[in-house]
Amino acid sequence: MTYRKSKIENRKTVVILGAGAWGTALANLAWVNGHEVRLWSRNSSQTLAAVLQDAADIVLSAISMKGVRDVALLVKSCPLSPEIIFVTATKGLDPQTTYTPSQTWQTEFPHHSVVVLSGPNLSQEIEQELPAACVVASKNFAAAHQVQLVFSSSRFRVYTSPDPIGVELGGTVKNVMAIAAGVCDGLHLGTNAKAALVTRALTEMVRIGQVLGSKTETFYGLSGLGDLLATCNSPLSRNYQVGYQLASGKRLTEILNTLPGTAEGVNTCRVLMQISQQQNITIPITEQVYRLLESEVTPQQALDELMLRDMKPEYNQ
Ligand SMILES: NC(=O)C1=CN([C@@H]2O[C@H](COP(=O)(O)OP(=O)(O)OC[C@H]3O[C@@H](n4cnc5c(N)ncnc54)[C@H](O)[C@@H]3O)[C@@H](O)[C@H]2O)C=CC1
Ligand SMILES: O=C(CO)COP(=O)(O)O
Repeated sequence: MTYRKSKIENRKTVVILGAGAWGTALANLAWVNGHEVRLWSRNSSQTLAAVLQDAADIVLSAISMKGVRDVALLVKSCPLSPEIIFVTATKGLDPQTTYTPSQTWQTEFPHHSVVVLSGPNLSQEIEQELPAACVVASKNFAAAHQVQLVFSSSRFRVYTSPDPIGVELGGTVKNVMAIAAGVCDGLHLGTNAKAALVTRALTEMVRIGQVLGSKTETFYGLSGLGDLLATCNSPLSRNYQVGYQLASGKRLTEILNTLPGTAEGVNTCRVLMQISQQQNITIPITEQVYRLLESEVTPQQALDELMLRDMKPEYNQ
């Protein structure tokens, strides 16, 4: 009931960039709350400038990582209200700059608030109106709270966070771990192996996050552990599907040609390898996923490499 009241009193104009699975699901969430929603994609008949005119309040990007920088530059070329809040829902890393999507948006729009939206949110379940929760994170609490009000409902619970990079890295790095989890299940390695993999995956995510300036506790929340659990355990996840099919011996190109939508973990894995070399971060699971994607190892060899690493205490590199 509270949400209905706020919708009537505080109706926002929300422009969603990207009409794929996630952009469409988010558009529906804002629309059922009574907001004006304009959905734009590169295939739209309307120009972006026309969609952005008349003072949009929120511009949310659910573009795949490979299109984020181009679309941000296109938005920059349009007349914009200085009050617009940018929200990014992309889970990826830019291969040229190694920036997260929010860093890319903030670089292009330094005077606007940027909010990250992330969590365990398989779009097909959201479209079926099943309950879910997510986090909206920003250095500007007021901006995050506005986005929280726009998307919150009895079937979508939205929390705020002051750690945008941590929230974003959780959603981004777990895609690589979901590929590993798909391999684990595809090889029928059992519940013990899966529990070990997901637990060590979280350790690896925390380690990456600490070097890149995130708060450790963020990784134990919805956008970290939550999204890791959802994606590593669901055949709905495209990243999990990539791993599962790799385990059956299929080649990556063949898998990607038939995959429904984007598996960001493939690109993210390559960018994380760059970052780990520059920053000297130990990322054994990511490294084995990378070698598997590059056909340098078989799934069985990747498993052996992980199992036979140097012996060490649990809470150490
Ligand atoms: N589908 C899901 O369950 C969820 C997806 N995400 C993230 O949201 C992002 C989008 O995912 P989906 O909607 O599932 O993917 P999708 O493949 O269904 O849609 C991608 C959208 O990006 C646009 N796009 C792709 N390349 C582009 C380019 N070069 N220039 C301009 N536009 C381009 C496409 O036209 C399309 O509108 C990904 O980063 C994904 O990790 C996040 C949470 C849930
Ligand atoms: O990020 C997601 C769920 O939170 C979607 O996962 P996939 O991109 O692997 O389908």
